[in-house]
Amino acid sequence: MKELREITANHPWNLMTTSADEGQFLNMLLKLIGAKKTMEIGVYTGYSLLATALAIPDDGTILAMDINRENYELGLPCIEKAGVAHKIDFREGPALPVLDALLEDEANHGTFDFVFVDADKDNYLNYHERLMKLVKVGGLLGYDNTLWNGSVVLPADAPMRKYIRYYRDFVLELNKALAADQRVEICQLPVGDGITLCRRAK
Ligand SMILES: C[S@@+](CC[C@H](N)C(=O)[O-])C[C@H]1O[C@@H](n2cnc3c(N)ncnc32)[C@H](O)[C@@H]1O
Repeated sequence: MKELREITANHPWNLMTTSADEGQFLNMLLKLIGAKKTMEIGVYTGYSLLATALAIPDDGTILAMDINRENYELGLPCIEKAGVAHKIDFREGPALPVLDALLEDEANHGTFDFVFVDADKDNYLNYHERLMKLVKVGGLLGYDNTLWNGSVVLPADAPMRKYIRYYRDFVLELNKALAADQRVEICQLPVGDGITLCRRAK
């Protein structure tokens, strides 16, 4: 994981990567819940993916999606070196159509133990509705960046970088929707940029 971090540190988009403490947290969480069938939306160079792949058993699986294969391939040698690449089914392209295709087959419903969502914030609620059908009852959904650089607790007119301001309303909307969703139990953790865990309760 250290080596993958070093490769990513030299990449021009390196601010996008999951923090080291989030990686450790994910790894520990997945071991604790005994996750086997997992999914990740938003791979980038694969830091959280490697944390997941190292935590699940040898016959565990990760359906991993990203619109950019090049970045995934940058980190892939580290994943291969760790001996966990066989657990990963990488799909290049937007995640929503892949989820819709999975939903068409009833056999996929309620089968995932864990899903980590770390991609386009303006689609998180679209992901949530689909993932609620794909995760099993008692399974977990993890949404990254729910503190959105701390901006979710700032007044709307506070100074913010353009990128932060643009997605802030989507993150606020997600946080409200998750808090009101009777189908899940939630817990927001101040790890990295904030991870909200949702346990499918029914
Ligand atoms: C914050 S980065 C992911 C960081 C990664 N989890 C890590 O640990 O380093 C977000 C990623 O989401 C991807 N992405 C953006 N829109 C997407 C979409 N519609 N479907 C799938 N991936 C998408 C981007 O290409 C980018 O690699």
